Amino acid sequence: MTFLVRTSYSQHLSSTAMAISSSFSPHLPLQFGTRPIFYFPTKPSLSLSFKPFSAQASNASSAKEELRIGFLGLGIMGAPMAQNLIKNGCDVTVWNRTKSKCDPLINLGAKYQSSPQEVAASCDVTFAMLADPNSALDVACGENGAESGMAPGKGYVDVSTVDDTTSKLISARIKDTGALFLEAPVSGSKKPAEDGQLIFLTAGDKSLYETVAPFLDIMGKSRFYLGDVGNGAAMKLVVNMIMGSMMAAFSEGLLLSEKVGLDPNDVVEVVSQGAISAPMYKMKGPAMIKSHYPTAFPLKHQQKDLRLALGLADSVSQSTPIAAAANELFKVAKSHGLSDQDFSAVIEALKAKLQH
Ligand SMILES: NC(=O)C1=CN([C@@H]2O[C@H](COP(=O)(O)OP(=O)(O)OC[C@H]3O[C@@H](n4cnc5c(N)ncnc54)[C@H](OP(=O)(O)O)[C@@H]3O)[C@@H](O)[C@H]2O)C=CC1
Ligand SMILES: O=CCCC(=O)O
Repeated sequence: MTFLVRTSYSQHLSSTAMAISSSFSPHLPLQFGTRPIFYFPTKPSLSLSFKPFSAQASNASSAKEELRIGFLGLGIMGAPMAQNLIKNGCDVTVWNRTKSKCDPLINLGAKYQSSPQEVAASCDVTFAMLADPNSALDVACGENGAESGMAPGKGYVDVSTVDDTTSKLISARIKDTGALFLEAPVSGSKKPAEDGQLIFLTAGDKSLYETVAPFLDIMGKSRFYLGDVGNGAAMKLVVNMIMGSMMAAFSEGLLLSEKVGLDPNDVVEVVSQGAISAPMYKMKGPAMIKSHYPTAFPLKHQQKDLRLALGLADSVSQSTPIAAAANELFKVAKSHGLSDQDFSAVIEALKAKLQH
């Protein structure tokens, strides 16, 4: 396996972007408490365009040429992530439980193997993007799981959102084979996945992190290295715990505004211009007002993340009453068949017809 010693970049990055990125990376630890974290912005925003910078891109190019990449799990997130790797010239082998989801990627040039084990055996680094802790564990360590195709010199990168206990278990099993492990859950949803604008929250083997950096940079706009396995999972759960509570509070605000005779579209506008502005409100609000919930982040996954975050809080006796209340609301929405709708459908749980 090739171990890269410096941050490298996808080919389409520009000289100016390189200058910006280089001024941050890769040696700038930010101190939070006693633990340094390493933050690497890797891409300019989509609206900027610059000339290519071939010298720095060459590391990415050689990694792309030398490493065979496996991708397990081709759902809403996994499919566009794998697609970006293929479109950037990577050698990608895919597997998905429902085989038909592999077909569009095979048409783009991906290879196919019929089990996680065979993908892992035929690739240098295998990424996994699975629904939840059970599926992540099963695909990694179950029958014909990736673990049995792992060996020294290989790496396993789990980008699913799971709890730290599951991640540590998968890590231990993968590392028992002599392979390396990195957890790398992502912030950002369907559109950022399509646009290669995800934020990677990584932890685990630093050398594997460095090896896969060029691939993370194809799929994402920045990456954080957070230290030991478990820290990436915890960071992701904290972020999604906040997000779930924000969405629940926003839903209450929209419905209350309507009840007292305000136009909820005005609420979206006012919120968007003030200190509590977040892109999510403007992105989801107008559709929520029309009771439309096109799925980007399935509601069942948001409820899973709240449940896991509450477990994390429980493990350190941290009180999280707001998240607990939000979780209840997501559970109500799930029990009314909204699991596969976007998580913004949680607003339905507050409507009178559901509450009766
Ligand atoms: N959507 C989003 O906005 C974001 C999601 N995430 C996280 O990423 C992960 C994937 O999310 P997303 O792509 O949206 O989810 P999807 O539900 O679209 O995809 C889930 C994937 O997991 C597979 N899977 C589920 N159960 C099993 C199982 N028992 N064995 C094998 N494979 C299984 C599915 O296979 P099959 O096709 O056969 O069902 C599918 O490939 C989740 O952990 C989620 O929390 C993180 C950031 C954003
Ligand atoms: O886990 C899903 C996160 C969705 C987002 O960050 O927009």
